[in-house]
Amino acid sequence: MTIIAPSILSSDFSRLGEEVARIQDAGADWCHIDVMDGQFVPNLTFGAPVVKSLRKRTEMFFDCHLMVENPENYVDSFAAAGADLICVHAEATHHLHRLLQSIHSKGIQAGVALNPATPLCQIEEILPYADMILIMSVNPGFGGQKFIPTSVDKIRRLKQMIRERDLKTLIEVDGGVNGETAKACREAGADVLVAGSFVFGAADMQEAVAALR
Ligand SMILES: O=C(CO)[C@H](O)[C@H](O)COP(=O)(O)O
Ligand SMILES: [Fe+2]
Repeated sequence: MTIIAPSILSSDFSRLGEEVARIQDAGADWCHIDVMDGQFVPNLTFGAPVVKSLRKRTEMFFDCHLMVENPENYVDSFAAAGADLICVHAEATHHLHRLLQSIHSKGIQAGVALNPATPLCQIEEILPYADMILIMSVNPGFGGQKFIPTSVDKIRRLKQMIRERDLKTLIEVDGGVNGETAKACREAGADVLVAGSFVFGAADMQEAVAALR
């Protein structure tokens, strides 16, 4: 069963708590939280205090996508705030193995994200240590961008790598996911679909979540 993870990047920030409740009521599985630092990506969003506040309102699985430089500096605060999974960019750290160990030491899951231009060979050695690999299907930083079509083949090749190694690593896809691109991603082997504008821009959120699934 595909895991549906709406991104609150496209939600109404003035009533974030209600927006998280709304995705849960619509049948979503995870809540995807896009953390941007204005350095790794040219945009700013929210930090650990926002996650801490949201955690008081829901038990939903918090999938925290850290688009930040020096992600090692944020593991403690996001874990303490209530993250269930911290996903870091392979491009943002020199010591990925140590970083995943540090995330796991908090008793939570660890993911590794790859920008569209980063090849899969970059995560070959880390694959056995990651709970999830996030394939970015847009350049990170903004919601509402167009899905990069070559991402589908990247998902397919990653699925093959995971199968060959007999691993259980989840594949997440993020960026430009809608009813159509979701189908191609699912068929290529994606386990988790992130969608921001498609879910929050829908007239009927429940229908949008069902369409992705
Ligand atoms: O990580 C992200 C952007 O960097 C977002 O999760 C992603 O873009 C979701 O938005 P949309 O579905 O509108 O593309
Ligand atoms: Fe994201």
